[in-house]
This record gives sequence, C-alpha cells and structure tokens, in this order.
Amino acid sequence: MSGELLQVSGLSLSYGSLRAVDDVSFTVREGEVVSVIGPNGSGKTTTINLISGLLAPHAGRIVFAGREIQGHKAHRVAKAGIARTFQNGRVFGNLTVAANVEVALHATRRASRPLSTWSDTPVARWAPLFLEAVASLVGGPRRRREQEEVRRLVAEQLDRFPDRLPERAEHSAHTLSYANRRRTEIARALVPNPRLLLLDEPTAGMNPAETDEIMRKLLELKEAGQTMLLVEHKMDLVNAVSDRVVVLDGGKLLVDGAPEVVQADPRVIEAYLGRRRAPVTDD
Ligand SMILES: Nc1ncnc2c1ncn2[C@@H]1O[C@H](COP(=O)(O)OP(=O)(O)OP(=O)(O)O)[C@@H](O)[C@H]1O
Repeated sequence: MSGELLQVSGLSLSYGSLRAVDDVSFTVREGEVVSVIGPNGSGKTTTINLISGLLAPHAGRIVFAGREIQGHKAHRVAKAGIARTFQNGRVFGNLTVAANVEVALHATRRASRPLSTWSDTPVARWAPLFLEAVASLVGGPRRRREQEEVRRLVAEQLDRFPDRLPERAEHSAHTLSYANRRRTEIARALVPNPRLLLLDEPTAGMNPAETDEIMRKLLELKEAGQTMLLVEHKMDLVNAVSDRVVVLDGGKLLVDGAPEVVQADPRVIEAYLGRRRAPVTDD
C-alpha cells in the first residue's frame, strides 16, 4: 500500500478566543481522495488555508512528502507540490483564460525566471524582475523551447473542459461565466502537476448538471492517481469520489472514516442537525 503523503497533527488556529481549528489530526495517503465535511463555520476552509500556506498555524505540524511545511508561505507550499482552488473561484479578471492557467507554471519554470529565488530578499527583489524582462526580450532557444512547452501544458489543461475552455483561451477571464471561472481555476491548479490537489467547494454555486460534470472530472483525476483533499457540502459528490471522509465540528475533528460509516455515525447526524447548538429554551 502507498504511503502517507500528508500528515496533519495537532493543527490549531484561533481568531481571538474562537478556536477555528482545534487540535485537528488526519492523514492523506498517496492516491487517496479525502473529503473534509462539516457544518458551516466548522473550520474546513481554515484547514485548507493552513495546509496551503495562506495561514500559519498557532500549533501543530503539517508534514508533506516527509517534510514539515507548517508556516511556509503559499508560494513555497506550491513549489513543494500542493495546488489549490478557492471557494469563490479566484481568477485574474484582466488576464486571458490561458494566461490565468499559465500563471501557475511560473513557480516551477527555471529558464523564464532563473533568479526567482531572490524574490524573498527585499533589496534584491527588483533586480531579477529587471533581468528577466531583458531575457524575455532577448529570447534564446532554451527560452523558446520552454515557451512552447508552456503553451502545450496550458492547452492540455484547457482540453480537460473541451466544450468550455479551449475556445475561450484568449478571452479575458472577467468575461467568463461563474462555472467557467471555476473550471479555469481547476485547470490552473492542475497545470504544475501537483502531488496534492486541494479543492475548496469546487461545485459551490453550480447547478446539478455542472456539479455532475465536476464530479466526473474528479473521478477521472482519481482514476489517474491524483491525490486530493476536498472540502464539499454536496454529499452525493463526497460519497462518489471519497475514499475517506474527515468530519469537523466547531473546529474539532469529530469522525474520520469511510463515507458510508461516517454518514451513519450518530455524532455526525447530530452535528448536522445542530442539536448541540440549538438554543436552550427550558431546563
Ligand atoms: N478572518 C477571520 N476572522 C475571524 N474569524 C474567522 C475568520 N475566518 C474564519 N473565521 C471563523 O472561523 C470559523 C471557521 O471558519 P471556516 O471558514 O474555516 O469554516 P468552514 O467550515 O469553511 O465554513 P463554510 O462551510 O461556511 O465555508 C468560523 O466561525 C468563522 O466565522
């Protein structure tokens, strides 16, 4: 059996006195699809934000491919092989669809950004940008080869949504429908060939036909061996794609198990019915 790709242990983050994520531990094995579910405000997005480096935990460890990554900045986490999509479908409105996808490759391309490692050094930050701009004007066979490779990789991802994205490759992203923005985001997350894909409610705001399409894409990805951590509310989708389900409630891990086991667990039913949080009207 394949090993653990992601190990989250004792993960915690508070907003003031609110424990948004409270001592959460779980693992994701290579090739596995794990869903994180839970009532609104239970800490799902915060967990994804902690893993992807958007937030730094107050306590706990995140080990990815054998290395601790908790507290690393998002670009370092991306470089390590973790890609993500956002709950509200973030695209750069002024860039084309193709450019939106291409953006995700820049962290991994050496020839076009040979000095990118300097970008963390405040004084040296602008020098690489200037030199890279000069290099892009001068060109060179290595750079041309790399540009062709980038175009091929971007086209390959747009082709994942053959009736939707290829014909819109040169359209500005602000002209896209909501569902096409979300498709673009998925293409962008996949283009660097991540070892772990984090999806935050990929079908939020989508109609049943669009939800079905995304479900088929996720099943295709799973079939191809893509490891995924998925935050999702739609239980049909969760049951169809997940090997395991992690349930959060009030920032704490409630249950971790197979989808059918989790769904029948009385603690999960209770959390969703919200009985514990119902106002107490009598003693
Ligand atoms: N920036 C913030 N400042 C203060 N509180 C926050 C912030 N972000 C989230 N929270 C709170 O932290 C808790 C967990 O939020 P989170 O968004 O992780 O939950 P969620 O399970 O993803 O919810 P939903 O299903 O509604 O997306 C909630 O009580 C939320 O109100």
